Amino acid sequence: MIEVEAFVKRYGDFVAVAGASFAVPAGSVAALVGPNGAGKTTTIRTLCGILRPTAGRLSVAGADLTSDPLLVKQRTAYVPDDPPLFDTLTVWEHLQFIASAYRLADWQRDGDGLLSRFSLSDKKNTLASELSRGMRQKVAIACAYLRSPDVLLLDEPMTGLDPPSIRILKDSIREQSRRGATVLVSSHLLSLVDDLCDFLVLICQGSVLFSGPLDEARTQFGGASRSLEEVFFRLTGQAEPEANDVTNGERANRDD
Ligand SMILES: Nc1ncnc2c1ncn2[C@@H]1O[C@H](COP(=O)(O)OP(=O)(O)OP(=O)(O)O)[C@@H](O)[C@H]1O
Repeated sequence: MIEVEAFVKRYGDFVAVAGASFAVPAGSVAALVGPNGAGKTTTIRTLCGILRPTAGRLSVAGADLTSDPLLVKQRTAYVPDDPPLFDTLTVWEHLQFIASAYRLADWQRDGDGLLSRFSLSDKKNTLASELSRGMRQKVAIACAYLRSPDVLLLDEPMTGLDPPSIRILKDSIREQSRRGATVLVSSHLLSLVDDLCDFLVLICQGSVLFSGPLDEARTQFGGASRSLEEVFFRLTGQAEPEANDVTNGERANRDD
């Protein structure tokens, strides 16, 4: 479970998040969606304890972020959009490092299973500096899964992944949720998020425009298509350029 109440984050005078409140139920796969600069990364980095909130109450997996930040870090795994791997460690050494840092026992079989799942077995002894962008992303995700955290915070996790890897990631996220983890995924790939997530938090300019079950958002704001894309455009008030162009084009043709 993730609970955010009246969360404010300022960078100097600039207000990046302006009193956001939402609650993600335990076991959900929630999408954190919004335009560029909406405050998604700021929110995720605050939830995992990297950034300090300016004000508000944030609680992750039953632990209060202000009074119990260590517990939050123990129960939460965060995968940033550009995973900072150690260039001089191999793929397997990354798993070893995580296992040792979090005192995991008998993790080797799970580690091998994760490498196989993410098509990384042949890169087991390869240095991180010699991995492709997508492979680095998959190593970071494997490291996060190895810990079986209560809460997974994934910032643009599909970035750099090929279609088979995206499918594997989506299936694996659903499995994490089935075992009881709460997953918060930030992504601009709305169609992918649409068929993966059951809960939506939509933010714009640091304010929450909607939080609740995705189905509810579809019913209220999804129009005939019931798509997340439609929900996004309606709630953020942003125009849908291509759709407008087509409409104008069709109208122009008809007028001819
Ligand atoms: N370290 C910082 N110092 C000052 N302003 C910042 C800092 N980090 C982020 N911001 C500002 O805070 C706002 C929210 O940024 P954030 O990265 O959280 O947005 P986002 O929703 O993740 O955007 P994107 O979709 O483009 O990744 C932006 O206006 C950004 O310029």
